[in-house]
Amino acid sequence: IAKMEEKEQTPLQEALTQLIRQLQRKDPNAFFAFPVTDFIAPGYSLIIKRPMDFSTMKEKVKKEYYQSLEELKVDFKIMCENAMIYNKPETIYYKAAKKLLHSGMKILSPERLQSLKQSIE
Ligand SMILES: CC(=O)c1cc(-c2ccccc2)c2ncccn12
Repeated sequence: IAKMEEKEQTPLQEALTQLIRQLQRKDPNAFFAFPVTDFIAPGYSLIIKRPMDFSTMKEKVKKEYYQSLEELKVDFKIMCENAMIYNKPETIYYKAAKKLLHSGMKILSPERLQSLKQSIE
């Protein structure tokens, strides 16, 4: 049976994959692991114009959609902000998003991205 060929990751893809791993560790309940469905969140697709989740980010890395580390940071912020738009402040999802955003901004700080960028060049 033909073995699925693993494609080599570029240095940028490797850095992006590492960052997503670090970010996902801050989502222990996996609330952000997969797209939010209208089934678990009624009306979600009507309210949220730019849905985002970690599985979609990983897909974008694989398809080389990200041309820079900053583009990942944009998607990460959208993902957290979506949860703080759709969910009420008293919900566990809103609180998880706020906490995730805060810890994610440290992982994706300008200084950290700058030094990562230098290691990729
Ligand atoms: C991220 C988010 O808004 C979210 C994740 C979930 C979620 C719940 C259980 C398992 C996985 C994701 C959710 N459920 C109801 C309303 C909103 N959400």
